[in-house]
Amino acid sequence: MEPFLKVEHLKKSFKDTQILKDISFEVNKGEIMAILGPNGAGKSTTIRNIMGIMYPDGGNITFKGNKEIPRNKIGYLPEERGLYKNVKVMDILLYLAELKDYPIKEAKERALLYLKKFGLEGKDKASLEELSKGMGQKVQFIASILHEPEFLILDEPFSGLDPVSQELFKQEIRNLAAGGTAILLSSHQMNLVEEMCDRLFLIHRGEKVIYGTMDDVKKEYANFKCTIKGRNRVEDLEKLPKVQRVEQREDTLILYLMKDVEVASWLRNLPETLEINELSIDRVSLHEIFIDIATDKNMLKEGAELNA
Ligand SMILES: Nc1ncnc2c1ncn2[C@@H]1O[C@H](COP(=O)(O)OP(=O)(O)OP(=O)(O)O)[C@@H](O)[C@H]1O
Repeated sequence: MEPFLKVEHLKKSFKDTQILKDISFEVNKGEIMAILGPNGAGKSTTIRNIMGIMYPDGGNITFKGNKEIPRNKIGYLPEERGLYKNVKVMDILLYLAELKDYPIKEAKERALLYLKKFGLEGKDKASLEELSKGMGQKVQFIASILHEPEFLILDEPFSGLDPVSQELFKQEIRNLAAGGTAILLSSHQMNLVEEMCDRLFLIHRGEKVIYGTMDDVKKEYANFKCTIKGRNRVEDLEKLPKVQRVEQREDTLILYLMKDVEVASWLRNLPETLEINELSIDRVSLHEIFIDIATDKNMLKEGAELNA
């Protein structure tokens, strides 16, 4: 399948500092691709280069094989929020749709539909300054998808949203991908990324650290961990087979297990002398993987680099 967006060997420096070092990834039709990384990693710089807001020092960015940005086919929710304050909601939505050459009648119908969907029915005549922050964000999200873009860039779409609104956004983003939209999403909410993204690109200090499907990432990094509550000695648990390391938090011990562990038989073979008040088996979460990488601990990774 030809990707909608192809980023190849992207490089960008500000003054003497190289911010992006050889960034390459693709976003395919119908997929939700996450771009992740700690604050200052270079996510927004990557997005701004894609959107032509700034120009790269090196590398190629192509849209279905073309260098020109197909502006009418792209939707963009920037990290900086804020539309004109003293304009009515419907007026700004129609104005932005018109800029994308989208037919006004359809734009109006879709705007009313989305306003209703996001709990903003009747707000079409309100001016933007009368809306709360979250409401304003919903309007800006609607503005980014009103013209039925083939490719959608969402920079931190969930920040500042309450949990109900997060669910609404999540559902809508999924619907758009199911309808064929290629989506590039940047977020710090790892649980949401884990739930909804097909692939991810993790960038740290301007360099690729992980690029692959969520399943690949889990296979590579998200080993099982066993949490045991009870008074036990770390030294005893460290000696158990397939235990990589043990972390102690008061009377709870977390055993990080090796990738090739067979969980059922491993559990059966736990010594009878263990004090177990509570026990759980989980996979390491994307949140933990992110912290491990961002803090340069690199304790979770056992195998080789992932290749997408
Ligand atoms: N216009 C600019 N001039 C100089 N430095 C810049 C400029 N824009 C970004 N930077 C620097 O580039 C680096 C990457 O910034 P960027 O905004 O891309 O990070 P980010 O991954 O989006 O971070 P966050 O999660 O905090 O939004 C930072 O060190 C930032 O200070």
